[in-house]
Amino acid sequence: TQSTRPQRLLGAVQKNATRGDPRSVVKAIDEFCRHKEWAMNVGDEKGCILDSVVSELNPATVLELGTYCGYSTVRIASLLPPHAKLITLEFNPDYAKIACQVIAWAGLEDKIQLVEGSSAEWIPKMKEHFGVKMLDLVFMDHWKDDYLPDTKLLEDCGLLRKGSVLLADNVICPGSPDYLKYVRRSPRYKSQYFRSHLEYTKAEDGLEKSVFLG
Ligand SMILES: O=C(NC/C=C/[C@H]1OC[C@H](O)[C@@H]1O)c1cc([N+](=O)[O-])cc(O)c1O
Ligand SMILES: [Mg+2]
Repeated sequence: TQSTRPQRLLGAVQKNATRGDPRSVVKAIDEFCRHKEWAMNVGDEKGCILDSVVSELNPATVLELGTYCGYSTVRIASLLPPHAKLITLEFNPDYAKIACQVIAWAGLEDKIQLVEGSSAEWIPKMKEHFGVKMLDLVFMDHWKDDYLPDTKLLEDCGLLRKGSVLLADNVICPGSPDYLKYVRRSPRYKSQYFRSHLEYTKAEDGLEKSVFLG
């Protein structure tokens, strides 16, 4: 039977990356996506912006919405301090199965909790189910139409504190116009656009960093 693109991406990691070495996993995926098959990872260019936001924030609790194959999951977790935790939500079971193996290859299982399900179902359970008090960073990379409703849900569930950061991928391509308008107009956020390119292409895209003001 035919393999899927995520399965071929995992194969490239297992062939070219060193077990327990997150940077080699990131590099193997970028090489595969640049030279073999495009895939919707945040990629190396936007990934550097992601790295700088994570390093500057030094977050204790991170929520990622949209795991896909675990590229940004590994990228973020490799920069977290010792006792920090990253919870990543993925709706698609096939993607979740691949991401789990990519995370294991990077040796980051202890820092990452991969949850299969929808953000609408799991965001309200963050506190009681994961013992999460507040989120220091939310990386949004799931369905673009869900960025805005999920942001409102995060607010309503009391998961954001003064200084919490929302970092959204693809605000230009594929785009999330309603989300962008909301965070840029709302007095409750200080928003900043980091211009870049759609992963592995020359098309414009960027990350929007929005600090919750409480
Ligand atoms: O849809 C995108 N991401 C959302 C992923 C959605 C899928 O993963 C979660 C859910 O199971 C769905 O099947 C996306 C799309 C492009 N793109 O160029 O089409 C580029 C990106 O960086 C993206 O994150
Ligand atoms: Mg994306």
